[in-house]
Amino acid sequence: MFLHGTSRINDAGHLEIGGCDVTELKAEYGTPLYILDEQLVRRRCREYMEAFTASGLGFQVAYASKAFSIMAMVRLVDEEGLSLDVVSDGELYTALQAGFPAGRIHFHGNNKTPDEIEMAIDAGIGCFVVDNLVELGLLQAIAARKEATVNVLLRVTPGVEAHTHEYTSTGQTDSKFGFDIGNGAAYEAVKVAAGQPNLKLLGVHSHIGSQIFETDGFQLAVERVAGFARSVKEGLNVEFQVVNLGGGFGIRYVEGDTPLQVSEYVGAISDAVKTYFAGIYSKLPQIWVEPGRSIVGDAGTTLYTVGTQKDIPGVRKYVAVDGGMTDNPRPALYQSKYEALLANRADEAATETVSIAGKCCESGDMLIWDVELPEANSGDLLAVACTGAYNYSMASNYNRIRRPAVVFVQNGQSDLVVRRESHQDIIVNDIVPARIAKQTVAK
Ligand SMILES: Cc1ncc(COP(=O)(O)O)c(C=O)c1O
Ligand SMILES: N[C@@H](CCCC[NH3+])C(=O)O
Repeated sequence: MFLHGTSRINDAGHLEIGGCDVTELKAEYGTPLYILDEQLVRRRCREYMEAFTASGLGFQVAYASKAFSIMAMVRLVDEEGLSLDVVSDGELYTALQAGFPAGRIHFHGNNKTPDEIEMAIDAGIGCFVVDNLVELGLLQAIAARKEATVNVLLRVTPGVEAHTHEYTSTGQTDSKFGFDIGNGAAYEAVKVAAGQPNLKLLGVHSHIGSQIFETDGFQLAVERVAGFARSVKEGLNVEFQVVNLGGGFGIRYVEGDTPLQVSEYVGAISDAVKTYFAGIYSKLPQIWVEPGRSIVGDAGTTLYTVGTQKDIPGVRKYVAVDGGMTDNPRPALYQSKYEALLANRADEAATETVSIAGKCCESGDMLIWDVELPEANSGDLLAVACTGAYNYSMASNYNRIRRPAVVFVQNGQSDLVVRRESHQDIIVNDIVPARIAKQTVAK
């Protein structure tokens, strides 16, 4: 398994992350356990901030909190000076409760409810990324009622096909997100938005997809958005102060993944902005981005305990762990690939190829098909790397499995940032109507 960030194999042959031996983390917190390498998250945040500072452009880097939204993470990205992208009242609430400055929060989503819009206006968030005309009308009406003026970006689809999984590709015309540039919808939306008394149109937003390794899609998106900006300037005399280019920068999950350095993505984008926006306005627009996975993905490791094994001679050996699709639905959803090692015997050579099964009552509950490991026995620890993004945030209680705890590790110290769900948590929202409640018969 590739060792990310501060991960290393210590003298005892155990995986160590942030200076913490994972066998000790297991003893203290149990498994499954999400372990986050705090130093690596901070490093990624700084790579973005430094690369944009070097570009000379005005910018904001908004962490896409959908990747991993918990209060401690929100605190961390605030400390690093990033902004925050939220897509629901739950993510917004998390951010506000964590004390994130509302003015640096951007609100996304293709179906914001009136309640969510009210909550965000009341909180004084930095901007709404408006997805469609229905939302535009709703936002104007609510803002007018509150006598507020709200900042708005319009989400546009630039017609760029990102080279990624179809479920995580969003920049093409046939997408549920945004106003299409190609069919004129985006132009009409600018016309409408610019005429709303309670909306301040800051600019546009484009996000082409996720887990993208090349820069050409981003550069093409900048070219298309710049062409659009030019036509809007010429036809409507509207200028965009902000161009938000979304997230989507890829990371290395397994061998063969070829992500670029953060500085290479940022360099390509900022060069494209300087090229394609030259001469449209007197000043280049600010560039905002929204990385999620590339901030937190490779900083996460999930630690499991091995349970049962099933060997089907000549076919396959299954090794089951105490988690699965409930803590990591990505293999089942996207056929995503992961690497793993036996974390308590990490110095031993692999001797066999096995498949890692989860504990759900579901054949598709497989974490890894075919991974090379030493022979795993019940009680061994299995570490799966690169689970920081879209794991905890997409976790479920399927089969009424309790969601794992999360710890941050750094400099030999571990801090519990999400406690493990209890059995009581599992039933906390259940209500049994009196008419079917079990009656206790008095003797
Ligand atoms: C609008 C928007 N912004 C940002 C992101 C974050 O993407 P990623 O985690 O790939 O950086 C997404 C998710 O794909 C998104 O839909
Ligand atoms: N949830 C997806 C990516 C994010 C999509 C959000 N637009 C994944 O795990 O890869």
